[in-house]
This record gives sequence, structure tokens and C-alpha cells, in this order.
Amino acid sequence: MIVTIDGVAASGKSSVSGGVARALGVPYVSSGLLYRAATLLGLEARLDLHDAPAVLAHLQGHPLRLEPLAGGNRIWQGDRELTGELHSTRVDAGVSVVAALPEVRAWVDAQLRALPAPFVAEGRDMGTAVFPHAGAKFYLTASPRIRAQRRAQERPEDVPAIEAALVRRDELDRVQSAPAPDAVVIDTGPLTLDGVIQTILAQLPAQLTSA
Ligand SMILES: Nc1ncnc2c1ncn2[C@@H]1O[C@H](COP(=O)(O)OP(=O)(O)OP(=O)(O)O)[C@@H](O)[C@H]1O
Ligand SMILES: Nc1ccn([C@H]2C[C@H](O)[C@@H](COP(=O)(O)O)O2)c(=O)n1
Repeated sequence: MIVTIDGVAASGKSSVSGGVARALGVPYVSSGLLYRAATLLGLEARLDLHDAPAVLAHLQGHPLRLEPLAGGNRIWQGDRELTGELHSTRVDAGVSVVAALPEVRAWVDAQLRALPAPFVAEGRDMGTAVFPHAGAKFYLTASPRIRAQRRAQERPEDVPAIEAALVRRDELDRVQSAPAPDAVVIDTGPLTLDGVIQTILAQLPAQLTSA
């Protein structure tokens, strides 16, 4: 069983996926972490992030390992844990460039499809390109201002700066971020985190919640 939760940047995908996964007793899979880790490695190696063959060759030489857990995902390159370094402003600024490379997308998709189900998968194209046959699909939205206000609780930048960066990233990620036609779209703006989780749990087919 696979449940997909896609959505725009900072719409609550990881927090909501974690809550849904815990309620179902399965792990969740954060696909964005693979793009973020690929970006960090590219930046550290001073690669041109537009150079797909260079980025891919570097990834193949420095394999990433995603550890999907219900309590939070961790990601490793060899013995080094990268997780804590992936939500910096520097990685945010470069990740859309790396995520636009078809070669990198194919590499990430192969990593994700190799994971053993059941799980909740979150990202941008989980319900469209990666797991089109998922048992249930959701897509989270919220206005840029609300998303920026939430992010500002965890970042040093102010709300207008965060909002501008989110709008820029939404635009850069637009191609792969369309909701699946069969996804339930949820505006998280008026909802609490738990409200979003309960909304999703209430809409899951009975065979998923009893599995
Ligand atoms: N419905 C909600 N109400 C209030 N706060 C929320 C809600 N959903 C998420 N948040 C908060 O918004 C912030 C962003 O959430 P989260 O990191 O889960 O989003 P994301 O979509 O995974 O982000 P990114 O695209 O950057 O990976 C977090 O601080 C989270 O606690
Ligand atoms: N399935 C995915 C997941 C993520 N991305 C890109 C888009 C984002 O800018 C970046 C980081 O993702 P986030 O942590 O914000 O969810 O990775 C994508 O293109 N496809």
C-alpha cells in the first residue's frame, strides 16, 4: 500500500506525512531529501548545478542512502549523516536547479521505487510520475504568506524574504508539481496540522486503515 502526499513548498508535506504514517504504523518517504542531498553534494564539490552529467556522475560516485522512518527521514552519504544540513537557505536556493535535471529525476525515482511498501510518500510528483498506481493521493496547498509565516517559526529570515523565496521555488518547481487528476486537494491554510492529518485519515479507503 502506498499513499502519496504531494504539494507546494512548505505546505506541510513532511509534517502531515509523518502524522499519517504514524497513524497507519508505516514509514514515510521524503523524496525532497534526495534532491536536497544531491544539491548539497553538488555545492560542496563546487559543481555547476546545471551540468547534469557532472551532477549524476558525482551522485553515482557518492551514493546516498535514505532511511525512511515514521518519526522522520534521515539521509546518509557513506558514514556521514546529511539530514541536518539539508534545510539551509543555500540548499533551498540550488535545489530547484538540480530537481529540474531529467537524469537526476530518473536516479531519484529509481531509489524511491526500490523501497519496500507499505509507506507514505511525499514530494511533488509522487502521485503522478513515481507512484501513479498509489492507493490514495493527496495534494496540499496554502497561500505563500501562510507558508512563509509557518516557516518563519523555524528560520532566521523574515516573512517577506521567506515568502519571496517560496514563490520563486514554486515557479521553478511548477513543471513537476501539478496535482494528480485523482488526488484530493487540501487547502491547509485554515487547518491545524492535526486537522490536515485527520482530514486525510478520514478519506483513506477502509482497506488502507485496517491493513
Ligand atoms: N496545517 C498547519 N498548521 C500550522 N502549521 C503547519 C501546518 N502544516 C505545516 N505546518 C508547519 O509549517 C512548517 C512547514 O511544514 P513542513 O516542513 O512539513 O512542509 P513541507 O511541505 O514538507 O516543506 P518543504 O517543501 O520545504 O520540504 C512546519 O513548521 C510545520 O510545523
Ligand atoms: N518529488 C519531488 C520532491 C522534491 N522536488 C524538488 C522541489 C523542491 O524545490 C526540492 C526540495 O523539496 P522539498 O523538501 O521542498 O519538498 O526538491 C521535486 O522536484 N520532486
